[in-house]
Amino acid sequence: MALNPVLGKLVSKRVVLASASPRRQEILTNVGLRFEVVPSWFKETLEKSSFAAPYEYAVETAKQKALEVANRMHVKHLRTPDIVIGADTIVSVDEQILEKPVDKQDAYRMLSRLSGKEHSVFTGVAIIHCSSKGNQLETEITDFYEETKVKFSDLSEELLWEYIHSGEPMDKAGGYGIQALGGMLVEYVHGDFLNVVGFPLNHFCKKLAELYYPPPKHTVQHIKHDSIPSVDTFENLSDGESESSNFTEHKGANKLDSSRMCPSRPVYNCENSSSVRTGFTVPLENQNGASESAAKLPSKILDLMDGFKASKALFVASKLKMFDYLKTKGPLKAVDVANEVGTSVCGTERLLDACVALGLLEKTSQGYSNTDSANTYLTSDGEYSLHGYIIHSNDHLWPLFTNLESAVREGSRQNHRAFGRKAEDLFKDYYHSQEVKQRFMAAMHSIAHLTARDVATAFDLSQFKSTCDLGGCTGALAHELIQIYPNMKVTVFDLPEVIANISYFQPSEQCAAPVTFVSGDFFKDNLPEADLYILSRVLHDWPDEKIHVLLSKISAVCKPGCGILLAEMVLDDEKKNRSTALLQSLNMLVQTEGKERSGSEYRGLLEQHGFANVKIKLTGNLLDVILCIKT
Ligand SMILES: Cc1cn([C@@H]2O[C@H](COP(=O)(O)OP(=O)(O)OP(=O)(O)O)[C@@H](O)[C@H]2O)c(=O)[nH]c1=O
Repeated sequence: MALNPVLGKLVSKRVVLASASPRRQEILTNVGLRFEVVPSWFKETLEKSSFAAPYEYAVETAKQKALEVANRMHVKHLRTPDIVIGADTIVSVDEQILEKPVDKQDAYRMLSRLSGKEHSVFTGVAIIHCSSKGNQLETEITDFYEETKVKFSDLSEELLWEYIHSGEPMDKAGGYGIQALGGMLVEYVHGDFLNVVGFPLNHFCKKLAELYYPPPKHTVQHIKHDSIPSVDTFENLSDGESESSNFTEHKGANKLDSSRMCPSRPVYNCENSSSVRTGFTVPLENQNGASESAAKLPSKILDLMDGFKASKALFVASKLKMFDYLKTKGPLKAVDVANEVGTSVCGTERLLDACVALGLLEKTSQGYSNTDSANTYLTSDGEYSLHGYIIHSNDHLWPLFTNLESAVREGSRQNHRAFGRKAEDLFKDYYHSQEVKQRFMAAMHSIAHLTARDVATAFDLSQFKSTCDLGGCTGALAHELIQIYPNMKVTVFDLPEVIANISYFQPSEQCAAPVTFVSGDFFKDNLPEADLYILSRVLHDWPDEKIHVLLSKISAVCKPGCGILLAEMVLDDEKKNRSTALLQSLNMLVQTEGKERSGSEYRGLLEQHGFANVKIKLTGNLLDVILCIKT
């Protein structure tokens, strides 16, 4: 579609929206942007009087929200996003800034101030491009604001209180929602409506256009005085992935105008935007004939069509242990890698080049070497090695996924087609041979280790003196729990075939207290006593009927005040936004009778078994966390 090539530039990037506002999520989802939501923990407590103008406050708050998420993801989740978007909406009337009301009385104060008057709604937006250099997070910040003027009619006391009692004002700046009941209070709107709702989409697209399609060299002078390029419909923009239009450093390009290079706080001049870019220069060439003709390329679809080739290239390079060789011996030429691995030189060279283009390897005149993330995640001994999961994906999930069409037609698992064996039970299937069992355990261990810290710290669990991780496999989460809660007694309960094979996965360093491993089948055997039962990636394996059996067993042994902690990929209630989780649900279709579920679905299952106070935390990592307490 001609309107969105500028958003197409973000298709291959890991985009994070640092906002809990459902309106922002909806505005960006509606235009096809794919992003992950990681709400910011930044407290909106900047000193308002230190800002010369209200919009400065909104821009700075938006920037701090986004920076907090970028830093947290980089440091805590070890996942550096490509782009983090933060926003902050405020209402300004009589030089005063109104944010979200704290209670009904506060909402009343705000709305009566707005009654019969014109006010301004400012949304500050920060777009942060992130990269990781030698484990340091580098950021390039672009920020701007948008102002919309809104006039309210005279509001009677009765109308005011009726509106307040509707509950709508409470999570909205200025205490109203123009998109819903609050629209009835509005006499006129001058400016961008979506800016009032929470996100200035038009200005955002213009800003992206400015970043990704800077003007040709001869117009740079002009841009100094007019920050918004004349691309209102974005129709002249290329959707192609030409080097010159990427957000990357280009030698010899023009430095940004110094008035837009901001110190710690942005400098506000005549235009309502600014940029801070460390080591970033604007590319020169672009919008030549080639890129314009590429404007019609549906890059999102093309990327999806290529997805399986990229996955397989990663799987094969991992299976051949190329990342392991390059870690210990790199840089190596293709011929040396081929000799080490025992593969053809021509095939190896093509695979290595593809891995370079996919950002997994680096290539210099000395040869190929691992990127930092290849060392951390792709080598079999990397700190957060995903090697086990990659091999499982190649050997087990790939054959199952080739039968996805049958799975969709029949609505059931495809193990018989993929492996020529009718499996009666998911785990009997995995544990029928030592090789498959170890591969599966290594896969589960990789994911558990990568997510353990975020799962263990999503909630304060110090009130629970003892914990039992049901289906806790190698104990990766259990060990993390003991690190964080040294006084906690932690038991892992899993099938005897699993417990017999855990020794390989135990950490070499001594834990504060040992994890106890108990073997048994949680559907059949008595459960160990505990204050908190953990089910990490367990419920998604099973249909509702089996989940009810398990939850009623836990409920029967759980005393009031004790709890259940679930770690799962939680789908959004509408099941349309979280593509990783939705694809994982297809993954469950091809191999289990289970599925991924939404927060409300998990809440419903838990509440039926006497668990209340259900809290859901989206961690930004692969697993989200749900905590509930037995009443
Ligand atoms: C005026 C107006 C505001 N809003 C909402 O008000 C919140 C502002 O608060 P914020 O601090 O900018 O955002 P948040 O909701 O706290 O989310 P976060 O980005 O995580 O800080 C945002 O939600 C907006 O949509 C509406 O939905 N409609 C309107 O007419």
